[in-house]
Amino acid sequence: MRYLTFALGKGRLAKHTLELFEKIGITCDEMKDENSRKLIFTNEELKLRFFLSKGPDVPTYVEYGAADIGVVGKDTILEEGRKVHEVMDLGYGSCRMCVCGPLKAAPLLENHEIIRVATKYPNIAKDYFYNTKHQTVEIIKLNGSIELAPIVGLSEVIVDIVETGSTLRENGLTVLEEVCPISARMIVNPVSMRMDSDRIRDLITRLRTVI
Ligand SMILES: Nc1ncnc2c1ncn2[C@@H]1O[C@H](COP(=O)(O)OP(=O)(O)OP(=O)(O)O)[C@@H](O)[C@H]1O
Ligand SMILES: O=P(O)(O)OC[C@H]1O[C@H](OP(=O)(O)OP(=O)(O)O)[C@H](O)[C@@H]1O
Repeated sequence: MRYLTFALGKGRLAKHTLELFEKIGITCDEMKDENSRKLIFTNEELKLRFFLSKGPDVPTYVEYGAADIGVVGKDTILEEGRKVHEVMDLGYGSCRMCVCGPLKAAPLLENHEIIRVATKYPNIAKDYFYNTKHQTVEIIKLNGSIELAPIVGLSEVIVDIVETGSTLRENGLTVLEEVCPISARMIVNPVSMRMDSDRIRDLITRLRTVI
């Protein structure tokens, strides 16, 4: 039997993902050692391999077949646009992708004005403004602390993740429009899905029982 390889997004989702796999008897204790610099971990008994990578790299590994299965946020799947099958909503990592800004920016979204939109998610923002709203905008790519942009005058609005809303509140900003709901998803390489369909379907069935 060949190894099934999992690419798991680092950061916020990783702990939940490992806990979920543990619930169905898939453990990889080595992965929990935060001091280790080892990158890939093997469960010999179940013929599984796991590695953690930056979230945006997960769909890349899965599209190329370097990983059979990936776990990553819906935001990353939409932004990366890779050819992968999204097979399951895992339920955790819930948040919303939103257009946010100061309340005074709300009319700018109604009148088809050319506004500046700062975001870590240029593809999601472009798709939303061009294809859903039919509004021409200038997209400004940032890499973090997106809420700063409208405060310092870099952009009129932002497209970003809202979870509890505290970052917005503490900075005098608000949700102006919702783009889509986000949560952790399981993705599968299309060829692996055919070649190992029994094992992958069994995994999905077992995960469904604990979600
Ligand atoms: N409050 C939140 N902020 C950001 N992501 C969240 C939040 N709540 C849930 N998520 C989900 O968790 C995923 C991973 O978030 P995390 O911040 O760890 O990764 P990241 O944004 O790639 O991090 P970094 O830029 O620090 O490498 C996101 O892609 C998203 O799906
Ligand atoms: O609604 P809240 O619960 O406040 O969460 C939303 C915030 O969390 C994320 O930022 P993150 O902490 O990942 O930092 P970053 O801005 O550097 O990406 C996101 O980009 C928002 O800024």
